Amino acid sequence: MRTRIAEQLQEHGTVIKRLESECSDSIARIAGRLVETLKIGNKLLIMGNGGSAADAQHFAAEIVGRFAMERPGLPAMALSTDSSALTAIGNDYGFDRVFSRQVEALAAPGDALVGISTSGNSPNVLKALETGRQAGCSTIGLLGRDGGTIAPLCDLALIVPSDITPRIQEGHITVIHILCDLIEQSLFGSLAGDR
Ligand SMILES: O=C(CO)[C@@H](O)[C@H](O)[C@H](O)[C@H](O)COP(=O)(O)O
Ligand SMILES: [Zn+2]
Repeated sequence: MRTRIAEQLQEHGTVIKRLESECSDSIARIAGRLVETLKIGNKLLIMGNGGSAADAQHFAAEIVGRFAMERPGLPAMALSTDSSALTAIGNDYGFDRVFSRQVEALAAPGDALVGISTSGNSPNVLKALETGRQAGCSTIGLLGRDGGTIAPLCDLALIVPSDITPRIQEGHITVIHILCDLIEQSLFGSLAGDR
């Protein structure tokens, strides 16, 4: 048992170290796009399945509420939280459309869609990014493995350097917290005025 604990903690540490050495530029580019989106009054629509649905609502809550500083609320929504919309759309049109239908209904040009998928292959996230792109939204992926079929649909993608789903999810939540910090600090704090 001790060995399994140690192995998983070591894998986690390796992923976090590789995020710093290999992905800091991608994180900065994504933060810059999200800051620009919010600065001009557009919103963030965030989605994923399973653990990534939880990440989507965690991210939206930090943006609407607050992350670490007192500041005005900002517009963000997770597309995985409305059980009536999810069951109605899933039942009537198919699970592949649960996010894309909400994008059709809610997205405006200039909004940013954030798709979270460890495999990069969830069809409902893929369809939503396709729909958003056609509607003039930015498409951003928090992905894993080789980025899957979703990566080519993303204007900007962060691919966590791992093939292990839980380690990729741990990378995603770490990056989400960093993005929340950069958004707050860029709009209201020590990075305001930086380009
Ligand atoms: O949290 C976990 C596994 O750690 C699961 O709930 C996982 O999120 C689900 O299997 C998802 O359906 C996987 O989707 P994706 O990350 O490949 O897009
Ligand atoms: Zn999980």
